[in-house]
This record gives sequence, structure tokens and C-alpha cells, in this order.
Amino acid sequence: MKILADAHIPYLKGVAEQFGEVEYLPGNQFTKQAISGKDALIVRTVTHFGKEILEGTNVKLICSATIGFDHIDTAYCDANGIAWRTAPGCNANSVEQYITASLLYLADKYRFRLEDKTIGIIGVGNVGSKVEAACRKLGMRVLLNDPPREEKEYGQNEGDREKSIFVDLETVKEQADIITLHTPLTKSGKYKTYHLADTNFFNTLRKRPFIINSCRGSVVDNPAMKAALKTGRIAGAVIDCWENEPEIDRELLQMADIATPHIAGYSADGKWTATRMSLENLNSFFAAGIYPIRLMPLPEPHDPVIDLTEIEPDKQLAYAVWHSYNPMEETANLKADPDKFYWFRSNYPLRREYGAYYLKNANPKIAPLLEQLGFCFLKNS
Ligand SMILES: NC(=O)C1=CN([C@@H]2O[C@H](COP(=O)(O)OP(=O)(O)OC[C@H]3O[C@@H](n4cnc5c(N)ncnc54)[C@H](O)[C@@H]3O)[C@@H](O)[C@H]2O)C=CC1
Ligand SMILES: O=C(O)C(=O)[C@H](O)COP(=O)(O)O
Repeated sequence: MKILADAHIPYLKGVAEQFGEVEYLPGNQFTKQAISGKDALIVRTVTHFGKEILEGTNVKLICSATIGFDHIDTAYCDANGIAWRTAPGCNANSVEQYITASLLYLADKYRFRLEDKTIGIIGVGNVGSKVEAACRKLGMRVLLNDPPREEKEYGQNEGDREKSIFVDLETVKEQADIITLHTPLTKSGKYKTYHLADTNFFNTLRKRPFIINSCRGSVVDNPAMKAALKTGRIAGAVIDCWENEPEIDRELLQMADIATPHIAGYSADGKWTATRMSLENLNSFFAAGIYPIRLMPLPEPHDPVIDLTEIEPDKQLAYAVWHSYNPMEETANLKADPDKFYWFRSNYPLRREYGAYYLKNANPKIAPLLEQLGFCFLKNS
């Protein structure tokens, strides 16, 4: 079997070779010529797979090591017998870590308590559900908006809808102090999300909320968001996903509280899982019978012990979370050097999720919350 893989998918080299002959190329260098003789592609979101690149090639399977799949023209693939697979949920914990770290940053910067705030979560799938769980642990009031799920789970019947755990978008716009988006990017259909947050959305917000976009750039109309920041219709913005990546709006970049180069899902844990799932997809599609698929173990963090001895109890939560992941350095780097958007993504430092860290001397009042988030504890601490 001949495989072409994105060279920036970690933990793949040396393992994918069990399946056949593997060539590696950076995702932005995939061409029709490069893919034409390949049976399978292992890809990332940076390459668009539609008619222009796929037509006339031999490709039978596209494995995307990602959750999102808006970079694949699925209608073209389905119509032309090209199978495609993704890695559902692979980096959902990583996005939750990003959102938790960002919420704690906003609370610190603007001097509010998360317990006093209402968050609206738009899109409650793998990622949104993790974000929901984290926000509840943080003591926030949570509003869930997911019309496709609501329709599927509660139907059209008014009586059933009354039992729904979901609210409509108007309620989110009316009551949320913070709105975070976790939908896929879809450009057609009853529930399309392209420019879900457009000028009208921003003009009809009631509470001057913070907006967080870590799903896909075009779910938010970026010029409309910039205008909303300028007029003060929104209090601030956390932006991981942008329209026209990597050529993002420089003015919007400078205005955002947190501005990162589409890396919310970039924990090593998430990347490792994405690679494993992609190889499993390859294995089952071609009935390759490779067992076990063994990836190298995840590297330990550089500083796995978090000593909270000197940290005031009410600062321990943020301290521990930011020790595991702090978006501020990335924000400063991107603001200083936006031309390196793609480079920052391709040269991402090791980031581990909470479970790779051991806490020492946590205050007994805060320890249960840290444990619920997923941190470990050093024995006798
Ligand atoms: N920034 C990053 O690094 C990452 C971004 N993502 C993005 O996050 C998206 C969501 O990921 P998952 O939760 O795993 O996907 P998912 O498919 O599990 O959940 C998406 C949810 O959005 C809902 N939805 C669809 N249209 C909607 C609408 N118009 N309004 C409200 N809800 C709507 C769906 O019903 C579903 O429950 C991905 O499609 C991807 O684009 C995912 C991982 C990492
Ligand atoms: O999983 C997704 O969906 C994402 O957005 C990924 O985190 C994007 O990663 P790349 O494929 O662009 O490296």
C-alpha cells in the first residue's frame, strides 16, 4: 500500500510503515502529482481535498487526524468512491483545557468570579460536552444550545421540548456573559453554521458578553466581530480559529484578549490519540490486520510537579491550570509575529493535559476541584 502522510502529524513515523510505503510531506505541499499514485492519505486541516486535487488520482481513503472535516469535500468523495475517516473526540480534552485556561484568564484580567457568570455553549458534541462539564465544576451557570441535538433527542413535540436541556440562541444572546462556540463549520442545510455569529448576532446581544471561537474561523463573521469589539457590543474575545488562516485579520488579532494560531486541540495527548485513530481507520478500511498498533509513549512534561505551597488558596486553581497550559505566551508570540501563524502550528512545543501533572500541597478546599478536573496528587501531599 502507498501512503502519503502530512509530515506534521506526530507519533506517525516508524509506525505507519507497518502498513506499506509511506512518504511524508508538509500539508501545504500536497499536490495532485504528489497524491496521484497513493492509496491512502493521512492528513490535517491545512489541505483542502476536493475535485481539483483528487480527480484522476488513485486515492481510496483519506484519514484525517482531526475532529473537524470541513477541509474535505465529502460530497465529492462520496460520489466518487473515495472513503474518508476522521478522529472524533481525539482532542476534545485539549480544547477543554484551552477554554478553562482562557476563562480563568478572563476572570483574572477583568476581575470577576466565574461562579457569578453564565456561559452559553453553542454546539454540545464531544468538545462542547467537555466544556460544559468543566464549566459546571467551576461553578458557572451553563446554557446549552444545539438545535440539531435538540431536534434528534426531543423531536418536534412541544411537550417533549419542554423537558429539553437545551435553550434557543435567543436565550443565549439574552442571558450569557460568555459565549463559546463548538460547532462544526457547515455551509448549507437547516442548521448551517457559516457566519452563525454575524452582524445581526452581535447587534442583538443583551449582556455585552465575551466571545470565544475555538471551532472554525468562519463560524464567526470576523469583520462583524471586529466591529462589535470596536463598538463595545462585546466585552472581549478569545480567538483560536480565524477566517482566512493563515492570512488572518491583523487588526482583530491585536484586539483579542487571547489570540492563538488554531492550537486549542494541540495537546500531545490529543495528537497522539488522533494518530492512533487514523492508523486504526487505515487498519480497518484495508483489513490490514496490524495488531497491536503501538505508538511511542507520550513524553513526560518538562515540569510534572506543581508545588502549590507558596500559592494563596484562591489562586491555586488558575496557577495549576496555567502551569499545564497558559495561552498568554502564545498570544504574545502571535501578536508580535503574525506572519509565523503556520510556523507556530508546525513547531508547537510539548503540551500535556492535566493528568500528566502531580500536585503538591494543594489547599484541601481546592483539591477536590483540581482532582475533578483531572490533576494527579503526589502521595502524602
Ligand atoms: N481549535 C481546534 O484546535 C479544534 C477545533 N475543533 C472544532 O470543533 C468542532 C466541534 O467538535 P466536536 O464537538 O468534536 O464535534 P461534534 O460533532 O461532536 O459536535 C458538534 C456539535 O455541534 C452541533 N451543531 C451543529 N450545528 C449547530 C448549530 N447550527 N448550532 C448549534 N449547534 C450545532 C451538533 O449537533 C453537535 O452536537 C469541530 O467540528 C472542529 O471544527 C475541534 C477540535 C480542535
Ligand atoms: O481536530 C480538529 O478539528 C482541529 O481543528 C485540529 O486541532 C487542527 O489541527 P491541524 O490538522 O490543523 O493540525
